[in-house]
Amino acid sequence: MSQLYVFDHPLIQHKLTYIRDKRTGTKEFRELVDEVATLMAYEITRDMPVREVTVETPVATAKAKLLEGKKLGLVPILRAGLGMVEGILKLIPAAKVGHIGLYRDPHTLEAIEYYCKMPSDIGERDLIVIDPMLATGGSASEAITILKQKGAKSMKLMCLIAAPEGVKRVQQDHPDVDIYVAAVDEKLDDHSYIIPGLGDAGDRLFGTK
Ligand SMILES: O=P(O)(O)OC[C@H]1O[C@H](OP(=O)(O)OP(=O)(O)O)[C@H](O)[C@@H]1O
Ligand SMILES: O=c1cc[nH]c(=O)[nH]1
Ligand SMILES: [Mg+2]
Repeated sequence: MSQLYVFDHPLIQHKLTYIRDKRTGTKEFRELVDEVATLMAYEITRDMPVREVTVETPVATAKAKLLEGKKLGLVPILRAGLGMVEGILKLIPAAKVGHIGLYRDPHTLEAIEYYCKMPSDIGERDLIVIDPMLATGGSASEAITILKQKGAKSMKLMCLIAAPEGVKRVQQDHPDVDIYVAAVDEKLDDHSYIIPGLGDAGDRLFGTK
């Protein structure tokens, strides 16, 4: 069974409150999502492997640590996942970025693929799949399935807000993929929007409503 991690850091929770607020406009929404993505990247990289080195300070030799330099990849699920990419790259600028385009059919709720472009070596990379919203889990689960078909072996899923239904779906379909979120909300509504959630993440990021 995959693990669910909820980042309850006060800074993340504070910013998430403004992200949820319907009075927050597009510019501020985008900035806040970017900032929370950076904070979540800091938490999600906590288990990155390091190696011991020595370094000469001006006064002595110090035992120190450097990152092992493991290959990383970010995979935003278009569109809304794009809003979190730059914020993560601020902390891990060497990560390659693959894009997967999925939209949720409003009637069937099925995730429909319309684009996919991955780094050629995704099998050697630790991937972070990014999407602000995990609602039914259909989009994230389908994205992970597609990535596995393309050779991905190591993945984490990072979302801002999840519904319990989405967590359950991803854990069932992909017990090898841990899930990292800033909040688990109450439920889905009749249109499978997250309650209380933040509305439509893509529309709020890009001003399309
Ligand atoms: O868990 P699910 O039930 O699949 O719902 C979540 C998906 O819905 C939203 O995308 P949307 O289809 O609105 O596309 P967009 O990002 O282009 O707005 C969201 O960004 C997720 O990808
Ligand atoms: O609440 C939701 C559910 C799916 N997609 C969104 O953007 N918001
Ligand atoms: Mg949308």
